[in-house]
Amino acid sequence: MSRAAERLRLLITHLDRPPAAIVSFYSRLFYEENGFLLIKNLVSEEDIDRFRREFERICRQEIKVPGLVVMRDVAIAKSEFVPDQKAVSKLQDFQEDPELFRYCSLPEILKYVECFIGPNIMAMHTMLINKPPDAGKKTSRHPMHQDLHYFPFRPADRIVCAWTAMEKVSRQNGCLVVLPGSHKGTLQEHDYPEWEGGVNKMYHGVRGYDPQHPRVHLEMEKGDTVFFHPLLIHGSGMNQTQGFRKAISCHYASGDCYYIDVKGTTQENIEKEVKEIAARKYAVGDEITLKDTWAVRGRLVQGARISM
Ligand SMILES: CC(C)CC(=O)SCCNC(=O)CCNC(=O)[C@H](O)C(C)(C)COP(=O)(O)OP(=O)(O)OC[C@H]1O[C@@H](n2cnc3c(N)ncnc32)[C@H](O)[C@@H]1OP(=O)(O)O
Ligand SMILES: Nc1ncnc2c1ncn2[C@@H]1O[C@H](COP(=O)(O)OP(=O)(O)OP(=O)(O)O)[C@@H](O)[C@H]1O
Ligand SMILES: O=C(O)CCC(=O)C(=O)O
Ligand SMILES: [Fe+2]
Ligand SMILES: [Mg+2]
Repeated sequence: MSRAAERLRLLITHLDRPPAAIVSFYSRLFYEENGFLLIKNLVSEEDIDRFRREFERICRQEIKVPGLVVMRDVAIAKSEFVPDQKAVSKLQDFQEDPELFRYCSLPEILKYVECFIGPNIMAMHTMLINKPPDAGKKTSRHPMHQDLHYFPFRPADRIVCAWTAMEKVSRQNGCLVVLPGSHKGTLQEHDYPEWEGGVNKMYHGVRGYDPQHPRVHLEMEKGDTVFFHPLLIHGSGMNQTQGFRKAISCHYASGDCYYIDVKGTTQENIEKEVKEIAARKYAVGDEITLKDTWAVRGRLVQGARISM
Protein backbone atom coordinates (compact mmCIF):
# COMPACT_ATOMS: atom_id res chain seq x y z
CA MET A 1 0.00 0.00 0.00
CA SER A 2 1.14 3.56 -0.64
CA ARG A 3 2.15 5.72 2.33
CA ALA A 4 -0.90 7.92 1.82
CA ALA A 5 -3.21 4.92 2.07
CA GLU A 6 -1.35 3.50 5.06
CA ARG A 7 -1.61 6.82 6.93
CA LEU A 8 -5.31 7.05 6.20
CA ARG A 9 -5.75 3.51 7.46
CA LEU A 10 -3.98 4.36 10.71
CA LEU A 11 -6.05 7.51 11.10
CA ILE A 12 -9.28 5.58 10.64
CA THR A 13 -8.32 2.83 13.09
CA HIS A 14 -7.34 5.42 15.72
CA LEU A 15 -10.45 7.55 15.48
CA ASP A 16 -13.48 6.65 17.52
CA ARG A 17 -15.96 7.60 14.81
CA PRO A 18 -13.99 8.32 11.61
CA PRO A 19 -15.77 10.74 9.26
CA ALA A 20 -17.57 8.90 6.46
CA ALA A 21 -15.79 10.93 3.78
CA ILE A 22 -12.40 9.74 5.02
CA VAL A 23 -13.54 6.11 5.08
CA SER A 24 -14.90 6.45 1.53
CA PHE A 25 -11.76 8.09 0.27
CA TYR A 26 -9.59 5.43 1.87
CA SER A 27 -11.78 2.63 0.47
CA ARG A 28 -11.52 3.97 -3.03
CA LEU A 29 -7.77 4.43 -2.73
CA PHE A 30 -7.45 0.87 -1.44
CA TYR A 31 -9.40 -0.45 -4.45
CA GLU A 32 -7.31 1.58 -6.92
CA GLU A 33 -4.08 0.27 -5.40
CA ASN A 34 -5.05 -3.33 -4.72
CA GLY A 35 -7.83 -4.16 -7.18
CA PHE A 36 -10.27 -5.31 -4.51
CA LEU A 37 -12.20 -4.03 -1.52
CA LEU A 38 -13.67 -6.19 1.22
CA ILE A 39 -16.74 -4.84 3.05
CA LYS A 40 -17.68 -6.70 6.17
CA ASN A 41 -21.26 -7.63 6.98
CA LEU A 42 -22.80 -6.00 3.90
CA VAL A 43 -25.59 -8.43 3.01
CA SER A 44 -28.08 -9.43 5.69
CA GLU A 45 -28.33 -12.90 7.12
CA GLU A 46 -32.00 -12.97 6.17
CA ASP A 47 -31.29 -12.30 2.47
CA ILE A 48 -28.56 -14.93 2.39
CA ASP A 49 -30.83 -17.51 3.99
CA ARG A 50 -33.41 -16.77 1.29
CA PHE A 51 -30.81 -17.26 -1.46
CA ARG A 52 -29.79 -20.53 0.15
CA ARG A 53 -33.37 -21.83 0.26
CA GLU A 54 -33.88 -20.90 -3.39
CA PHE A 55 -30.64 -22.67 -4.32
CA GLU A 56 -31.83 -25.81 -2.52
CA ARG A 57 -35.16 -25.72 -4.36
CA ILE A 58 -33.33 -25.50 -7.67
CA CYS A 59 -31.10 -28.45 -6.72
CA ARG A 60 -34.14 -30.54 -5.79
CA GLN A 61 -35.53 -29.61 -9.21
CA GLU A 62 -38.66 -28.10 -7.69
CA ILE A 63 -38.34 -25.16 -10.05
CA LYS A 64 -36.98 -24.80 -13.51
CA VAL A 65 -35.22 -21.56 -14.42
CA PRO A 66 -34.85 -20.61 -18.10
CA GLY A 67 -31.25 -20.22 -19.20
CA LEU A 68 -29.80 -21.50 -15.94
CA VAL A 69 -26.60 -23.58 -16.21
CA VAL A 70 -26.18 -26.19 -13.49
CA MET A 71 -22.57 -27.31 -13.25
CA ARG A 72 -21.21 -30.44 -11.63
CA ASP A 73 -17.65 -30.91 -10.54
CA VAL A 74 -15.59 -32.71 -13.17
CA ALA A 75 -14.77 -35.41 -10.58
CA ILE A 76 -18.46 -36.50 -10.56
CA ALA A 77 -19.52 -35.27 -14.01
CA LYS A 78 -19.91 -38.80 -15.32
CA SER A 79 -21.67 -40.34 -12.33
CA GLU A 80 -25.43 -40.77 -12.01
CA PHE A 81 -27.32 -37.54 -11.33
CA VAL A 82 -29.06 -37.11 -7.97
CA PRO A 83 -31.30 -34.08 -7.42
CA ASP A 84 -29.40 -32.78 -4.42
CA GLN A 85 -26.99 -29.93 -3.77
CA LYS A 86 -24.22 -32.50 -3.40
CA ALA A 87 -24.31 -32.90 -7.19
CA VAL A 88 -24.08 -29.18 -7.98
CA SER A 89 -20.82 -27.22 -7.94
CA LYS A 90 -22.13 -24.00 -9.46
CA LEU A 91 -25.21 -22.30 -10.84
CA GLN A 92 -24.55 -19.89 -13.60
CA ASP A 93 -26.89 -17.38 -15.29
CA PHE A 94 -29.67 -17.13 -12.71
CA GLN A 95 -30.93 -13.83 -14.15
CA GLU A 96 -34.38 -15.35 -14.76
CA ASP A 97 -34.78 -16.44 -11.13
CA PRO A 98 -36.36 -13.42 -9.40
CA GLU A 99 -35.38 -14.57 -5.91
CA LEU A 100 -31.67 -15.13 -6.66
CA PHE A 101 -31.55 -12.13 -8.96
CA ARG A 102 -32.60 -9.93 -6.03
CA TYR A 103 -28.96 -10.23 -5.01
CA CYS A 104 -27.91 -8.20 -8.07
CA SER A 105 -30.27 -5.34 -7.21
CA LEU A 106 -29.55 -5.04 -3.49
CA PRO A 107 -29.13 -1.30 -2.75
CA GLU A 108 -26.21 -1.95 -0.38
CA ILE A 109 -24.34 -3.67 -3.23
CA LEU A 110 -25.31 -1.17 -5.95
CA LYS A 111 -24.16 1.70 -3.78
CA TYR A 112 -20.58 0.41 -4.07
CA VAL A 113 -20.91 -0.73 -7.67
CA GLU A 114 -21.98 2.77 -8.70
CA CYS A 115 -18.82 4.22 -7.13
CA PHE A 116 -16.69 1.94 -9.28
CA ILE A 117 -18.48 1.90 -12.64
CA GLY A 118 -20.91 4.81 -12.62
CA PRO A 119 -24.72 5.10 -12.48
CA ASN A 120 -25.64 2.98 -15.51
CA ILE A 121 -25.41 -0.58 -14.25
CA MET A 122 -25.90 -3.86 -16.08
CA ALA A 123 -25.77 -7.23 -14.32
CA MET A 124 -23.83 -9.24 -16.92
CA HIS A 125 -22.96 -12.49 -15.24
CA THR A 126 -24.45 -14.24 -12.23
CA MET A 127 -23.19 -17.22 -10.26
CA LEU A 128 -23.87 -19.16 -7.11
CA ILE A 129 -20.81 -21.20 -6.30
CA ASN A 130 -21.25 -24.33 -4.17
CA LYS A 131 -17.65 -25.46 -3.92
CA PRO A 132 -17.84 -29.17 -3.07
CA PRO A 133 -15.64 -31.04 -0.60
CA ASP A 134 -12.66 -32.08 -2.65
CA ALA A 135 -13.14 -35.58 -4.01
CA GLY A 136 -9.42 -36.27 -3.62
CA LYS A 137 -8.24 -35.00 -6.99
CA LYS A 138 -7.95 -31.29 -6.16
CA THR A 139 -10.58 -30.52 -8.81
CA SER A 140 -12.37 -28.22 -6.35
CA ARG A 141 -9.64 -25.64 -6.90
CA HIS A 142 -10.20 -22.71 -9.19
CA PRO A 143 -6.97 -21.82 -11.00
CA MET A 144 -5.62 -18.29 -10.79
CA HIS A 145 -7.27 -16.18 -13.49
CA GLN A 146 -8.53 -12.77 -14.57
CA ASP A 147 -12.27 -12.60 -15.17
CA LEU A 148 -11.78 -10.23 -18.12
CA HIS A 149 -10.57 -13.26 -20.08
CA TYR A 150 -14.25 -14.28 -20.32
CA PHE A 151 -15.64 -10.87 -21.25
CA PRO A 152 -15.81 -9.41 -24.77
CA PHE A 153 -16.61 -5.93 -23.47
CA ARG A 154 -14.62 -2.95 -22.30
CA PRO A 155 -13.34 -0.79 -20.74
CA ALA A 156 -12.07 -3.00 -17.92
CA ASP A 157 -12.32 -0.15 -15.40
CA ARG A 158 -16.09 -0.08 -15.98
CA ILE A 159 -16.51 -3.70 -14.88
CA VAL A 160 -16.60 -4.94 -11.30
CA CYS A 161 -17.46 -8.18 -9.55
CA ALA A 162 -19.37 -8.43 -6.25
CA TRP A 163 -18.78 -11.74 -4.42
CA THR A 164 -20.60 -12.41 -1.15
CA ALA A 165 -19.79 -15.21 1.27
CA MET A 166 -22.96 -17.17 2.12
CA GLU A 167 -21.21 -18.70 5.13
CA LYS A 168 -17.83 -18.51 6.78
CA VAL A 169 -15.16 -19.00 4.13
CA SER A 170 -11.66 -19.84 5.23
CA ARG A 171 -8.47 -21.28 3.91
CA GLN A 172 -9.86 -24.68 4.92
CA ASN A 173 -12.92 -24.59 2.67
CA GLY A 174 -11.25 -22.76 -0.21
CA CYS A 175 -11.58 -19.01 0.18
CA LEU A 176 -10.67 -16.60 -2.58
CA VAL A 177 -6.96 -15.99 -3.06
CA VAL A 178 -5.95 -12.71 -4.70
CA LEU A 179 -2.74 -11.14 -5.98
CA PRO A 180 -3.06 -7.51 -4.80
CA GLY A 181 -2.20 -4.92 -7.44
CA SER A 182 -2.24 -7.44 -10.30
CA HIS A 183 -5.15 -5.50 -11.86
CA LYS A 184 -2.61 -2.87 -12.91
CA GLY A 185 -1.20 -5.28 -15.47
CA THR A 186 -2.72 -6.30 -18.78
CA LEU A 187 -4.90 -9.25 -19.70
CA GLN A 188 -2.73 -12.37 -19.72
CA GLU A 189 -2.89 -15.47 -21.83
CA HIS A 190 -5.13 -18.13 -20.23
CA ASP A 191 -5.43 -21.85 -20.78
CA TYR A 192 -6.23 -25.05 -18.88
CA PRO A 193 -3.67 -25.66 -16.13
CA GLU A 194 -1.81 -28.93 -16.29
CA TRP A 195 -3.37 -30.58 -13.26
CA GLU A 196 -3.13 -34.35 -12.94
CA GLY A 197 -6.54 -34.82 -11.35
CA GLY A 198 -8.42 -32.94 -14.07
CA VAL A 199 -9.81 -29.43 -14.47
CA ASN A 200 -13.40 -28.24 -14.72
CA LYS A 201 -14.76 -27.16 -18.07
CA MET A 202 -13.76 -23.55 -18.83
CA TYR A 203 -11.62 -23.18 -15.71
CA HIS A 204 -8.76 -21.53 -17.52
CA GLY A 205 -5.79 -20.22 -15.57
CA VAL A 206 -3.19 -17.54 -16.17
CA ARG A 207 -0.22 -18.94 -18.02
CA GLY A 208 2.89 -18.47 -15.86
CA TYR A 209 2.00 -15.80 -13.33
CA ASP A 210 4.76 -14.78 -10.95
CA PRO A 211 4.67 -17.29 -8.07
CA GLN A 212 6.64 -14.78 -5.94
CA HIS A 213 3.86 -12.19 -6.14
CA PRO A 214 2.37 -11.76 -2.64
CA ARG A 215 -0.94 -13.59 -2.17
CA VAL A 216 -3.76 -12.63 0.12
CA HIS A 217 -6.30 -15.18 1.37
CA LEU A 218 -9.67 -13.49 1.77
CA GLU A 219 -11.22 -15.17 4.78
CA MET A 220 -14.76 -13.91 5.15
CA GLU A 221 -17.84 -14.24 7.34
CA LYS A 222 -21.38 -14.77 6.10
CA GLY A 223 -22.56 -11.54 4.43
CA ASP A 224 -19.08 -10.10 3.88
CA THR A 225 -18.67 -8.92 0.31
CA VAL A 226 -15.61 -8.37 -1.81
CA PHE A 227 -15.65 -6.11 -4.87
CA PHE A 228 -12.90 -6.77 -7.35
CA HIS A 229 -11.53 -5.56 -10.66
CA PRO A 230 -11.77 -7.86 -13.73
CA LEU A 231 -7.99 -7.80 -14.24
CA LEU A 232 -7.25 -8.87 -10.65
CA ILE A 233 -5.59 -12.28 -10.65
CA HIS A 234 -7.54 -14.53 -8.28
CA GLY A 235 -8.52 -18.12 -7.71
CA SER A 236 -9.60 -20.37 -4.88
CA GLY A 237 -7.99 -23.27 -3.09
CA MET A 238 -9.18 -26.77 -2.43
CA ASN A 239 -12.16 -27.36 -0.16
CA GLN A 240 -10.69 -29.57 2.55
CA THR A 241 -13.87 -29.70 4.65
CA GLN A 242 -16.98 -31.84 4.31
CA GLY A 243 -19.23 -28.81 3.76
CA PHE A 244 -20.18 -27.15 0.48
CA ARG A 245 -18.64 -23.68 0.50
CA LYS A 246 -21.23 -21.23 -0.80
CA ALA A 247 -20.89 -17.79 -2.36
CA ILE A 248 -23.10 -15.70 -4.60
CA SER A 249 -21.74 -13.25 -7.13
CA CYS A 250 -22.52 -10.88 -9.94
CA HIS A 251 -20.34 -9.16 -12.51
CA TYR A 252 -21.51 -5.70 -13.35
CA ALA A 253 -20.60 -3.59 -16.34
CA SER A 254 -21.51 -0.02 -17.17
CA GLY A 255 -24.46 0.35 -19.55
CA ASP A 256 -22.14 2.36 -21.77
CA CYS A 257 -19.45 -0.26 -22.15
CA TYR A 258 -18.94 -1.54 -25.70
CA TYR A 259 -18.37 -4.99 -27.18
CA ILE A 260 -15.07 -5.90 -28.81
CA ASP A 261 -14.16 -8.50 -31.40
CA VAL A 262 -11.77 -10.95 -29.70
CA LYS A 263 -10.49 -12.36 -32.99
CA GLY A 264 -6.72 -12.34 -32.98
CA THR A 265 -6.50 -11.82 -29.20
CA THR A 266 -5.69 -14.15 -26.30
CA GLN A 267 -9.46 -14.52 -25.78
CA GLU A 268 -9.95 -16.53 -28.98
CA ASN A 269 -9.65 -19.84 -27.11
CA ILE A 270 -12.47 -19.07 -24.68
CA GLU A 271 -14.63 -17.69 -27.49
CA LYS A 272 -14.36 -21.01 -29.27
CA GLU A 273 -15.46 -22.98 -26.20
CA VAL A 274 -18.30 -20.60 -25.37
CA LYS A 275 -19.63 -20.71 -28.92
CA GLU A 276 -19.61 -24.50 -28.94
CA ILE A 277 -21.59 -24.68 -25.70
CA ALA A 278 -23.94 -21.83 -26.70
CA ALA A 279 -24.71 -23.45 -30.05
CA ARG A 280 -25.95 -26.51 -28.11
CA LYS A 281 -27.69 -24.59 -25.34
CA TYR A 282 -29.67 -22.29 -27.61
CA ALA A 283 -29.95 -24.93 -30.36
CA VAL A 284 -28.51 -22.59 -32.96
CA GLY A 285 -25.64 -23.00 -35.36
CA ASP A 286 -22.31 -21.29 -35.77
CA GLU A 287 -23.98 -17.91 -36.42
CA ILE A 288 -24.23 -17.09 -32.69
CA THR A 289 -21.55 -14.58 -31.71
CA LEU A 290 -19.80 -14.20 -28.37
CA LYS A 291 -21.40 -10.75 -28.13
CA ASP A 292 -24.90 -12.27 -28.56
CA THR A 293 -24.33 -14.72 -25.70
CA TRP A 294 -23.63 -11.77 -23.39
CA ALA A 295 -26.24 -9.38 -24.76
CA VAL A 296 -29.06 -11.90 -24.11
CA ARG A 297 -27.94 -12.52 -20.52
CA GLY A 298 -27.28 -8.93 -19.48
CA ARG A 299 -29.96 -7.19 -17.39
CA LEU A 300 -30.21 -3.51 -16.54
CA VAL A 301 -30.40 -2.94 -12.77
CA GLN A 302 -29.92 0.84 -12.62
CA GLY A 303 -29.82 3.80 -15.01
CA ALA A 304 -29.73 3.32 -18.76
CA ARG A 305 -28.69 0.55 -21.14
CA ILE A 306 -26.78 2.56 -23.72
CA SER A 307 -24.61 0.21 -25.75
CA MET A 308 -24.68 -3.18 -24.06
C1 LIG B 1 -15.80 -14.75 -14.86
C2 LIG B 1 -16.51 -16.04 -15.00
C3 LIG B 1 -17.16 -16.12 -16.37
C4 LIG B 1 -15.56 -17.16 -14.74
C5 LIG B 1 -16.22 -18.49 -14.84
O1 LIG B 1 -17.36 -18.61 -14.68
S1 LIG B 1 -15.23 -19.82 -15.14
C6 LIG B 1 -16.36 -21.12 -15.42
C7 LIG B 1 -17.10 -20.94 -16.68
N1 LIG B 1 -18.00 -21.99 -16.77
C8 LIG B 1 -19.03 -21.99 -17.60
O2 LIG B 1 -19.24 -21.06 -18.35
C9 LIG B 1 -19.95 -23.12 -17.55
C10 LIG B 1 -19.38 -24.28 -18.28
N2 LIG B 1 -20.19 -25.43 -18.07
C11 LIG B 1 -21.27 -25.74 -18.78
O3 LIG B 1 -21.69 -25.01 -19.68
C12 LIG B 1 -21.91 -27.05 -18.49
O4 LIG B 1 -21.75 -27.38 -17.16
C13 LIG B 1 -21.37 -28.19 -19.39
C14 LIG B 1 -19.85 -28.39 -19.21
C15 LIG B 1 -21.66 -27.86 -20.87
C16 LIG B 1 -22.03 -29.49 -19.03
O5 LIG B 1 -23.42 -29.29 -18.98
P1 LIG B 1 -24.45 -30.38 -19.51
O6 LIG B 1 -24.21 -30.57 -20.95
O7 LIG B 1 -25.80 -29.99 -19.07
O8 LIG B 1 -24.01 -31.62 -18.65
P2 LIG B 1 -23.88 -33.14 -19.00
O9 LIG B 1 -23.90 -33.82 -17.69
O10 LIG B 1 -24.87 -33.54 -20.04
O11 LIG B 1 -22.42 -33.27 -19.59
C17 LIG B 1 -22.06 -33.10 -20.95
C18 LIG B 1 -20.58 -33.44 -21.08
O12 LIG B 1 -19.81 -32.49 -20.33
C19 LIG B 1 -19.01 -33.16 -19.36
N3 LIG B 1 -18.93 -32.33 -18.17
C20 LIG B 1 -19.94 -32.01 -17.35
N4 LIG B 1 -19.52 -31.22 -16.37
C21 LIG B 1 -18.20 -31.03 -16.58
C22 LIG B 1 -17.21 -30.32 -15.90
N5 LIG B 1 -17.46 -29.63 -14.80
N6 LIG B 1 -15.96 -30.32 -16.39
C23 LIG B 1 -15.66 -31.02 -17.49
N7 LIG B 1 -16.56 -31.72 -18.20
C24 LIG B 1 -17.82 -31.72 -17.73
C25 LIG B 1 -19.73 -34.47 -19.12
O13 LIG B 1 -18.86 -35.44 -18.62
C26 LIG B 1 -20.23 -34.81 -20.51
O14 LIG B 1 -19.16 -35.33 -21.26
P3 LIG B 1 -19.40 -36.43 -22.40
O15 LIG B 1 -20.20 -37.51 -21.75
O16 LIG B 1 -20.13 -35.71 -23.51
O17 LIG B 1 -18.01 -36.85 -22.76
N1 LIG C 1 -0.15 -25.77 -9.60
C1 LIG C 1 -0.94 -24.70 -9.63
N2 LIG C 1 -1.05 -23.97 -10.77
C2 LIG C 1 -1.84 -22.91 -10.81
N3 LIG C 1 -2.59 -22.49 -9.79
C3 LIG C 1 -2.54 -23.19 -8.66
C4 LIG C 1 -1.73 -24.33 -8.51
N4 LIG C 1 -1.89 -24.81 -7.26
C5 LIG C 1 -2.77 -24.02 -6.67
N5 LIG C 1 -3.17 -23.05 -7.49
C6 LIG C 1 -4.16 -22.01 -7.23
O1 LIG C 1 -3.63 -21.20 -6.19
C7 LIG C 1 -4.67 -20.80 -5.33
C8 LIG C 1 -4.44 -21.30 -3.94
O2 LIG C 1 -4.53 -22.71 -3.94
P1 LIG C 1 -4.03 -23.67 -2.81
O3 LIG C 1 -4.69 -24.97 -2.99
O4 LIG C 1 -2.55 -23.66 -2.76
O5 LIG C 1 -4.69 -22.99 -1.57
P2 LIG C 1 -3.99 -22.39 -0.35
O6 LIG C 1 -5.07 -21.54 0.22
O7 LIG C 1 -2.70 -21.77 -0.71
O8 LIG C 1 -3.78 -23.65 0.52
P3 LIG C 1 -2.65 -23.89 1.57
O9 LIG C 1 -3.19 -23.32 2.83
O10 LIG C 1 -2.52 -25.36 1.53
O11 LIG C 1 -1.40 -23.21 1.05
C9 LIG C 1 -5.95 -21.36 -5.94
O12 LIG C 1 -6.52 -20.43 -6.81
C10 LIG C 1 -5.44 -22.56 -6.69
O13 LIG C 1 -6.33 -22.95 -7.68
O1 LIG D 1 -15.82 -18.80 -5.81
C1 LIG D 1 -14.76 -19.15 -6.30
O2 LIG D 1 -14.17 -20.15 -5.94
C2 LIG D 1 -14.12 -18.31 -7.39
C3 LIG D 1 -14.94 -18.29 -8.61
C4 LIG D 1 -14.39 -17.41 -9.66
O3 LIG D 1 -13.44 -16.71 -9.48
C5 LIG D 1 -15.04 -17.40 -10.98
O4 LIG D 1 -15.92 -18.24 -11.22
O5 LIG D 1 -14.66 -16.58 -11.80
FE1 LIG E 1 -13.12 -15.34 -11.23
MG1 LIG F 1 -1.02 -23.75 -1.22
